[in-house]
Amino acid sequence: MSTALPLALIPTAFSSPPSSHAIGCAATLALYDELALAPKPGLVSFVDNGSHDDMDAHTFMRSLIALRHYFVQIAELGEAHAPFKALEACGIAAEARMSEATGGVNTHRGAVFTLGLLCAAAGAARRDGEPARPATLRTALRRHWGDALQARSHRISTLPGGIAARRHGLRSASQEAALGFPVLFDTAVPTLFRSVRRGLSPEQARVDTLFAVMAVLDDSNLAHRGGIQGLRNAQQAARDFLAKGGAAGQGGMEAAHAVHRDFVALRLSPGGAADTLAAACWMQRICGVAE
Ligand SMILES: CC(C)(COP(=O)(O)OP(=O)(O)OC[C@H]1O[C@@H](n2cnc3c(N)ncnc32)[C@H](O[C@H]2O[C@H](COP(=O)(O)OP(=O)(O)OP(=O)(O)O)[C@@H](O)[C@H]2O)[C@@H]1O)[C@@H](O)C(=O)NCCC(=O)NCCS
Ligand SMILES: Nc1ncnc2[nH]cnc12
Repeated sequence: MSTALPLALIPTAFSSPPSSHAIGCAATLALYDELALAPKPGLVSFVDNGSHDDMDAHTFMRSLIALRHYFVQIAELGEAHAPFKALEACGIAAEARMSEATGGVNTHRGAVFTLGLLCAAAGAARRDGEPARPATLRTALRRHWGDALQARSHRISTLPGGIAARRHGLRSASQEAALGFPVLFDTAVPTLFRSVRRGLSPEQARVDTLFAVMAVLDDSNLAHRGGIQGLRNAQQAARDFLAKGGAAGQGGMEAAHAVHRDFVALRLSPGGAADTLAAACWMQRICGVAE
């Protein structure tokens, strides 16, 4: 059975700034875009559980359904130019709903943070009368919550103890946000939009986007499971895949399957890259791909 959504459910670019409801719905659909994609190295899809024993596609479906109101709510907070503390409280409550829906499994913690902030930025841009474009959304995020994100990232980076990112001097999700999501805006979105414009299928375009992100993101999940060497090997595997022509190259999809099998054998899972792909799919739904 096809896992693609019926066309009628897929909004394309909006001619006027999208409502908070449309912004939030696009986030839920973008999480589905990511889940439905296969192959994805080590990640859960409708085909298999990748490197995971504690979750499958049903767990992800329960999670994204539990989160659907959250994305609308945080877009509304953005539209009201709410302070960062209100976004944070909304995100923490959403994490709790996710946990309840999945029986305590961490499916979308990163997406709650990254996509939540992006929905807030889109809500703020609407209020500011700006069109939904990647650059205007990035500017809105920085203008309204950039200082708070930087202060928060600084606070987290100076905490004692040793999460993977701090131990290895890697850029965490919080730092990505404080910098205005450089991997999303400078790598993921340009790769996805360029691939679609080149005429790649949605599947090929998303596979290439995921690998382009894996090649450069300091994914804390890879570092957590495989150590710094696991992260670096995964980045190299992604670069090799792209250098050989990516998904649309000869044997491209089979090569992506082979990387998936390698990651499963090593129990590696690029969860941060998966979230970044979902964020790029959301951007395509909100902004379209026209220049
Ligand atoms: C802000 C927090 C979410 C934490 O942020 P922090 O910066 O401290 O932590 P990170 O570890 O860097 O990232 C947190 C999650 O974000 C994803 N991620 C990883 N690396 C990056 C990156 N470089 N850039 C962007 N995003 C990144 C990732 O989430 C995905 O993977 C999760 C699944 O992982 P998995 O390994 O399978 O499962 P685990 O249970 O974790 O491990 P195992 O035991 O199985 O091995 C899944 O969640 C994906 O989404 C990182 O996990 C947080 O501290 C916070 O404050 N939350 C409150 C909400 C809030 O403040 N919101 C603000 C307004 S929205
Ligand atoms: N499809 C997926 N599989 C595993 N971890 C993820 N984190 C976000 N999406 C994921």
